[in-house]
Amino acid sequence: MTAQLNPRGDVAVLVPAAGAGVRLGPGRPKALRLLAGEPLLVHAVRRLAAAPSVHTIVVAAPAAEVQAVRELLAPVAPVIVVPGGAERQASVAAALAAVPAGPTIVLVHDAARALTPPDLVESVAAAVRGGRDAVIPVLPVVDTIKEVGADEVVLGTVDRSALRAVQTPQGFRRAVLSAAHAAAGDSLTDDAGLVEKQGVAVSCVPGSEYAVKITRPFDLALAEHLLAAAG
Ligand SMILES: Nc1ccn([C@@H]2O[C@H](COP(=O)(O)OP(=O)(O)OP(=O)(O)O)[C@@H](O)[C@H]2O)c(=O)n1
Ligand SMILES: C[C@](O)(CO)[C@H](O)COP(=O)(O)O
Repeated sequence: MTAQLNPRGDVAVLVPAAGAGVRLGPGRPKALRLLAGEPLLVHAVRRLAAAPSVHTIVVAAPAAEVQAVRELLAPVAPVIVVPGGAERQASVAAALAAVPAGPTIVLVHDAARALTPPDLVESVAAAVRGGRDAVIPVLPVVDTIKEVGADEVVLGTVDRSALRAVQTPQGFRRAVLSAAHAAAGDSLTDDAGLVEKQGVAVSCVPGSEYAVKITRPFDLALAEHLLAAAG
């Protein structure tokens, strides 16, 4: 059944989904790879549409797959689909440009984090709604982190107590994200980095281990197990 988004919601979610998935191995673009028989993007959009604050979802799809993605998602939720770019940042910028008037909060969420629970969407949105300009979900670093030189020889051990593993959805006041993308230079690996460069405070909320980014084959196998275990 097609989910209905909230016409009184204040959140737009941008879904960068145009990546090739090179680290996942040969095959279709990553967002279209199957997990439990359905594309990763379907899993991601279904969970976004279940978050009550969401008014708009804009998906940045591989340029050659825009119509196929529109047809794929039509039974899932009423989403806007635009062509993504050569880098993740360009895909996000393309999706941002397609957000209609209304939403005052913009979340950016990787399609590759296909099992992200709606509660995390609501937690990030609530933190922005509560007055923060930019919010990122994070997990503590559980491994020892070392700096290594060009020859893989250890240069030193990093104090991991000050480090966090960053996830998505990342949330922003719409004007803050728009200004950061308008001023963007070289591509960065996340949107919070663009906002940091503008001198805007970025704060953290607890992330979710289910928001794991499906990057390598092991991650896909883990996601299959998590879905099977959830029943
Ligand atoms: N040009 C790009 C590159 C990435 N992404 C999206 O950004 C998210 C995070 O990127 P990543 O996990 O690196 O995906 P890929 O770039 O596809 O992976 P790889 O680097 O292994 O090719 C993914 O949902 C991916 O689809 C995108 O929309 N446009
Ligand atoms: C945005 C992100 O998921 C936060 O951890 C990450 O930076 C994406 O990196 P990728 O190399 O594009 O997967």
